[in-house]
Amino acid sequence: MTSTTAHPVLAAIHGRLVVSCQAYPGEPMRDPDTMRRVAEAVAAGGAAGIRAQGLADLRRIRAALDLPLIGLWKDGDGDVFITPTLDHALAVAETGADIVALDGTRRPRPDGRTLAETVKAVHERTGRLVMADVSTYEEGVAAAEAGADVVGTTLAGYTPYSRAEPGPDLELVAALSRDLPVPVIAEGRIHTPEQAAEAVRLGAHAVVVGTAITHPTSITRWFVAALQDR
Ligand SMILES: CC(=O)N[C@H](C=O)[C@@H](O)[C@H](O)[C@H](O)COP(=O)(O)O
Repeated sequence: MTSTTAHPVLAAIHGRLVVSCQAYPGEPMRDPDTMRRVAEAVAAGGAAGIRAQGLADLRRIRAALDLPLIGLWKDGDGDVFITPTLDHALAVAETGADIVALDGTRRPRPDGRTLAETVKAVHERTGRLVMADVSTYEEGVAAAEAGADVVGTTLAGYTPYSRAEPGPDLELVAALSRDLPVPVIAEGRIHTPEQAAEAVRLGAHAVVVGTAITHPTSITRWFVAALQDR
């Protein structure tokens, strides 16, 4: 493990659950104060950290909660949409988020900067940790080499060249956790407590769960489909 594991924010989420509190454009819960309430509700349930999207949501959640906060800003309609540029990353850091999550793939970024340049600038200008959201093993290795403090499996199944499975890519979690010199966060389609526990058993530093806890429309659809399929 690298020295970043000793960082208090990473120590605080070690082996624990981070809950992603996000609503999507046009949805009824897409409102910063609603997301603040959702974040407080999951904190009451024992979440060790929060992951949230958008500057207004992040500011509101930061003001209400002292927990480690992973911030991102989804923007644009290009392939790279999770905190796509350095300016987005600096704005996320400005909200008080402890960890800036950004696209950690090797696809071209809209501002023409490389991942390594972006990570370096975030470190130098904000002192915040950077979480690189990747979709494959190779991207995880490259992101760690580029200086990311944490690597997340967030984008596995969401790039055209990565394995898309209905469940989480636990094979990827295991391989990256085994081989990377930085902590790996298991994220993406973790829908049950058992899957979350398995990710940590496979070496994940922490687990991020979003949809299965904070997205009622999706959860409702799962139940509706099960009744239709009966
Ligand atoms: C691919 C992408 O845009 N992922 C986003 C990243 O922040 C969120 O939409 C997900 O909800 C989050 O990663 C948590 O994953 P899940 O909701 O599957 O537990």
